[in-house]
Amino acid sequence: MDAVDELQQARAEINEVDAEMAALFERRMTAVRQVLEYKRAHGLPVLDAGREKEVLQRGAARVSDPALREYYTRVLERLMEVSRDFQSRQLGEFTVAYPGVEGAFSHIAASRIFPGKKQQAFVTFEEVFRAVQDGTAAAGVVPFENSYTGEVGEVLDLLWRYDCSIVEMYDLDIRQNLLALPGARLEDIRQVYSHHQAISQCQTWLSGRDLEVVPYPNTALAAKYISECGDCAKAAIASADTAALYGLSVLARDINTSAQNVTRFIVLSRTPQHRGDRFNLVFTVRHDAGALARAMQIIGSRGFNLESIRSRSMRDLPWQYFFYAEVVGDPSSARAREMLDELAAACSQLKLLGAWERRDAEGR
Ligand SMILES: C=C(O[C@@H]1C=C(C(=O)O)C=C[C@H]1O)C(=O)O
Repeated sequence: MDAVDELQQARAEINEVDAEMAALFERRMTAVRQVLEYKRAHGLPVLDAGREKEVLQRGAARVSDPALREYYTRVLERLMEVSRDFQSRQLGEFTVAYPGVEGAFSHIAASRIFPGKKQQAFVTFEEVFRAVQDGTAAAGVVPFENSYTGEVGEVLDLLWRYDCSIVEMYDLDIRQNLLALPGARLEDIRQVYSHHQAISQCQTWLSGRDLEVVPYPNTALAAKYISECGDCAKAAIASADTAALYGLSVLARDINTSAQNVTRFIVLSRTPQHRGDRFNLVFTVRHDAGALARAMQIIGSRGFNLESIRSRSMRDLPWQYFFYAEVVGDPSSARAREMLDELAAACSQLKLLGAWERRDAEGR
């Protein structure tokens, strides 16, 4: 048998296997549909991490060739992701993941970007990324930078490590207010609870008033505490949305010193958006003289305006850095694709993080 015959025979075998797998896939999805009906009837979530672990372990043990085991595990992982996607869509479920607690600024941003959608809180930024990557959530909303306190470095690091795409950026005006129990009067307040950043943003308003300031893990928890403590001499500094959530009244509005306090949030999705008028990249360059300048030159010489560039250290590689760049333009244009190809050749690693249309908080 010559080489061409061998190729044809192998491909014929693949076709046969694929045909069998298509039939098996349909059979599997019929069973998935039954599982979904049970979950719908009992109000259970789509993801069952314990069950998935079991499926992976059993699956890996069935593969006799140890070199192939890891690849089969990946097939199963992808298969279950598809199955979860299918179930979520059938349920019409669109869950938005955000970090922190109900009433925190991330929750406020998530509710404004996705009004009426189911919101789910996660403790850490990383859990939000994981939820988006594994399909537990259709979207994630995390803070990216604050006009007052700067970038949220951990989120940049996670963008480098996780397979999540940026599909939108949203600017939220951060306004701090003094919240207290309904009926409480400003002159009765003795203690003020809030996150240290919110406290420092309101320093001018606080100074000269005879108030004891009590730091709290975050503004929403401070508001929650005030709503539960029953003490009219206590107040919290938080947003007006948080007041509504915890049934508090606003005793003093907009007490932050700087009127310009904006937090930019990013919306994460597993499905990249290919078009937009902005896009962002992360990349690493070789340790050569002028390597970073060359990368920037490639972006600039193709007519793309670099709106921002930052460097971050790679956590697991001391003294190695990656760069984050925000570029004006449509990444799907021919000009952008040429620029990206050239850039990829000049960088050690390059990743397009996402594309989005610029709009401000009033844009929705
Ligand atoms: C089908 C189910 O839903 C999800 C998908 C799984 C699968 O496709 O095997 C396993 C666990 C769940 O996360 C299930 O719960 O069994």
